[in-house]
Amino acid sequence: MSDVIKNTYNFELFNNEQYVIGEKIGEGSYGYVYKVIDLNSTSKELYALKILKPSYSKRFIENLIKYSTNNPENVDDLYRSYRGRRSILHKYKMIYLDNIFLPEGEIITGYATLSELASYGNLDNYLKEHKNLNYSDRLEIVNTILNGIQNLHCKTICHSALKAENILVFKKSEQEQNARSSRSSRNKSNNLDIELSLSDFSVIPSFSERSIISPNEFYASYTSPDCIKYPNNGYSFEDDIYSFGLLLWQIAYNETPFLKEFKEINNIKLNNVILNNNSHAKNGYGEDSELSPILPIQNDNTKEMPYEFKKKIEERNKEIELLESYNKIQQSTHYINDNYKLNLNRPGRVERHSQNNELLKLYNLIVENQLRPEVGNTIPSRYHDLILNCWNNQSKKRPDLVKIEEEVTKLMNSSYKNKMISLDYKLSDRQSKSLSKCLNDSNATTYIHTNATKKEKTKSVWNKFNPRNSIMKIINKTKTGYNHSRSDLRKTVFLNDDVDSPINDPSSSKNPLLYQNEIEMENIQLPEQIGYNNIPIGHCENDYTTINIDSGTDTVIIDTNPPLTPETHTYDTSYSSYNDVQKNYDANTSYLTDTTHANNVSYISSGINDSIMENSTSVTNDTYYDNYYSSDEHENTLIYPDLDLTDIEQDNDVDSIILQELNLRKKSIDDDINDPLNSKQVNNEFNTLQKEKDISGHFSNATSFTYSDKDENEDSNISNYSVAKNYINYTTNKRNTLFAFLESKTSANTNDDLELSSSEENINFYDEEDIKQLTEKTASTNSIKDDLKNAEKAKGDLNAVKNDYITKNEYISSPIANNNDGSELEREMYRFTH
Ligand SMILES: Nc1ncnc2c1ncn2[C@@H]1O[C@H](COP(=O)(O)OP(=O)(O)OP(=O)(O)O)[C@@H](O)[C@H]1O
Repeated sequence: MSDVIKNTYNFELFNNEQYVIGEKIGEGSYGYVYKVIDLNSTSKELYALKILKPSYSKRFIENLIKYSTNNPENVDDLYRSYRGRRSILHKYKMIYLDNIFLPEGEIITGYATLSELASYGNLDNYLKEHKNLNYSDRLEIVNTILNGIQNLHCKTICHSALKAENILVFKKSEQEQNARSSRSSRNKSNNLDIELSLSDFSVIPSFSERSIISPNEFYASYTSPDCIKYPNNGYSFEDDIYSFGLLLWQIAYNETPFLKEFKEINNIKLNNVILNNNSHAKNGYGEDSELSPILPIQNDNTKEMPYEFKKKIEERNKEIELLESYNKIQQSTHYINDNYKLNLNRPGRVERHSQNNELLKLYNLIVENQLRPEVGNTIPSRYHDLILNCWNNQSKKRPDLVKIEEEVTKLMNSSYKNKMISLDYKLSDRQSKSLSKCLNDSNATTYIHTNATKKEKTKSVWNKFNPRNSIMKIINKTKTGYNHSRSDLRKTVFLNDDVDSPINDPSSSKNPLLYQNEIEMENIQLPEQIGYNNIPIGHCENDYTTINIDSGTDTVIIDTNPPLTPETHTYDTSYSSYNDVQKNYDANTSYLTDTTHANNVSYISSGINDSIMENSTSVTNDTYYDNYYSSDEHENTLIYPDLDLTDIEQDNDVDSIILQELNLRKKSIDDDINDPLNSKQVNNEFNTLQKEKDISGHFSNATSFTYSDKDENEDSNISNYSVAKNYINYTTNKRNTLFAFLESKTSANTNDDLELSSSEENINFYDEEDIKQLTEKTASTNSIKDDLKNAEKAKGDLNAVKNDYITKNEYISSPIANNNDGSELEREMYRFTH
């Protein structure tokens, strides 16, 4: 740091009086990061000061200016400010240090950046230190990073250095946390007290430049194969997506991508050296050394080393640097090109990287062998597929941000595991009876269409075609002779007496394995899911329709009832637990035996709320049905506090006391309920809720799941459909997780390294019957076996590559040792390293 750099750009001067420089907290390719205290601030705020290495600071600033010329607004927005609300893109201010003392005693003059201090450091560290993050926390992290990338790409900026080290982790401010705890949040875990910021974007224009700045940087392995192959081409959006794929993997597995592979390559090298020189094994640092005998070694690795060894490493690193400066690296360049077929079109880059053969080998495996970190079956299949798609070798095949967002949203909406599983699910007695009927009594005469044999038949045949997805169907059920003209699902299925007959019309385009009253998913135009916060509620009723989910068969039953007329009066005596109000109500109303009647399920959600308000008319406004609803009935509204109430919170109509109440309730339920369909557990809760009329009254107008009686309005069905869609997502994901779990069980023995991620801890979500069924199903497919075979094959292939590598390179296990025209220094080096 001895070069004196002038403040050519007139950056603000670092105020020695105001800021005190503290310990060094990080080191990157561009500079050294120090903690700084702002003495002028009342709370003695902490900042991070990144002092740019003189050799690269000019380049760093040039890159900034490049952006500045292109779009000054961007720079201002992205780089110049570090105060104010924390953003998903890390902001910093350029400053100039004029003869400033560092804690090490050095005096420094040059450029630096000043930014808010990330108290948890970077995401790489954070993930390693927080291995027990639950699934929804992880999804939240994924989503935040995705938002950051979207933010950049919108400004037509590629991040270009996306890696966990460049994602800073801040502790959420108290203010934020308070705000958060005062609202219920479905998607967000209460444990996650962090905020993320993407840093270091767009300062590296191309891989060749990066390789000049940080030739040994292992973390460059987040770089896409295209960038490695064509290092001068610059970064593209697709390259960011590739890195995002690796981040997805890292977030799922808590490990730095390729670290294992990198170590493995290092070990080969190590073994190789041992083969050639037994004495090398006695390096005093144990057999399981992670160190390469020829690599310059990062300080981090030396932390726990015996002092002697540390010193040797430092000396050796210095000598390697010297070697580089002697430009004696030609031979290893040759060696690399020959053996690794690295298609590098810039010799400079090869030279710079060639001192790190292991890294080059890794790059080659990434490019040529499409090597990627191992993805086990312990993660949900949708997540699994997203990783694979993002890091697809062909950039054009990677999903774009819109698609990724879609997938992440689906994942988030379906993260019923852990937090989201604890839906504050409340059912009235009647509703829960209806639900358990639906779930448990498949032969009940009132649910003819869920007749077990027929279901099984349909399912078993259809399973053969598409085992994972196709058994999801909607059974649309109406009463015989009911001729209502509403244009809902029933318009395609008008049921007569032969409701049970399979579709036998050969000209029908429908799946012949379905019965007439069953509709294939594909044939149902479900409107787009509204908002992020829809929630699968398991069971839902209104005056016409009962939607039940049959978790055993992954079937959504939309059960439509005729309007009640005196002729159809049928009292259902099975409901014995009505309260007095309901009994009175019974005297004036009728029930059909096959379904409970007219209990509204409400749910509060920032996204769906509007749509419900727009598309539905509260039952109380409905004159036609006034006879069938008592006011108490209407209070029989279910509330789902386990939702993001952010928007509602801002609504003055909603009392904050109620919100608090909901949160309390949520918390108490969080603790005991694992199964959202377990109505027994929630009944008590609901009873309590019922008494609190003001709560249900408060929300019912805005959020009742209802629609007007005589409308011909298609829109009114949106609410129905979105609920149905939620059900479908819910069951799909539930099943996928089960599959993942079962697969992980099967494959766990074969690979100890596989982490049994959150799916294992969620197993109590499922009842034994579920597990039994799925175990059988899984056992009957060969997919796991195939997976295992493939894994074995891949392992074999890797071994072959390894062996090939060892054989080919035995005679040149160390490029330095085999440097024929080696200088005195090199011979010294060889003696030293062996
Ligand atoms: N604001 C900050 N708060 C806390 N730690 C920080 C901050 N900025 C950087 N660090 C730490 O210092 C490390 C190196 O910083 P940074 O990544 O910005 O350097 P760099 O020279 O740009 O490196 P690279 O080019 O490898 O990304 C980070 O990984 C992080 O651990």
